[in-house]
Amino acid sequence: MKVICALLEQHGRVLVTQRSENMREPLLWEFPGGKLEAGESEQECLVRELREELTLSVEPVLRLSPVVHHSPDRTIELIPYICMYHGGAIQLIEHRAYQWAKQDELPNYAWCPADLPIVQEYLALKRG
Ligand SMILES: Nc1nc2c([nH]c(=O)n2[C@H]2C[C@H](O)[C@@H](COP(=O)(O)OP(=O)(O)OP(=O)(O)O)O2)c(=O)[nH]1
Repeated sequence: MKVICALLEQHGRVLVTQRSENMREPLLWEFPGGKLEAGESEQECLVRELREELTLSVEPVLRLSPVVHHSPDRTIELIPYICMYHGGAIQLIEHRAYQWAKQDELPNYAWCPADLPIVQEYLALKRG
């Protein structure tokens, strides 16, 4: 299963979202996004998911390295894109909370395990 997620940048910060109590991986933090559906591109998936989950308009600009993560019941391939903000105000449709995180704060969140390599790659890229 492929999951596409957004590292949405604005004013030097990155949007991070907390999963709800009733979701899989409850209360852990993630980059917003969701499952790739049949017939759509990765970029189309991201644009759709951020509109559906947060009522935001975004533009994917740079694909980072996919992460393959195995858990007992399934394997996901998590594919990150750095995205630019294109409009809208955040409404939490599915998530419990959101924060605009500074880069230095990113290591401090309780992340979904699959996201940890993405946080590291992003920080390495930005500190480059
Ligand atoms: N959107 C997103 N999902 C992530 C991340 N890291 C991570 O392990 N995931 C997992 C959690 C979800 O099981 C799955 C994304 O699916 P989803 O958000 O569209 O759907 P869902 O909660 O209904 O998932 P599910 O219970 O049907 O598996 O990928 C991340 O950074 N962003």
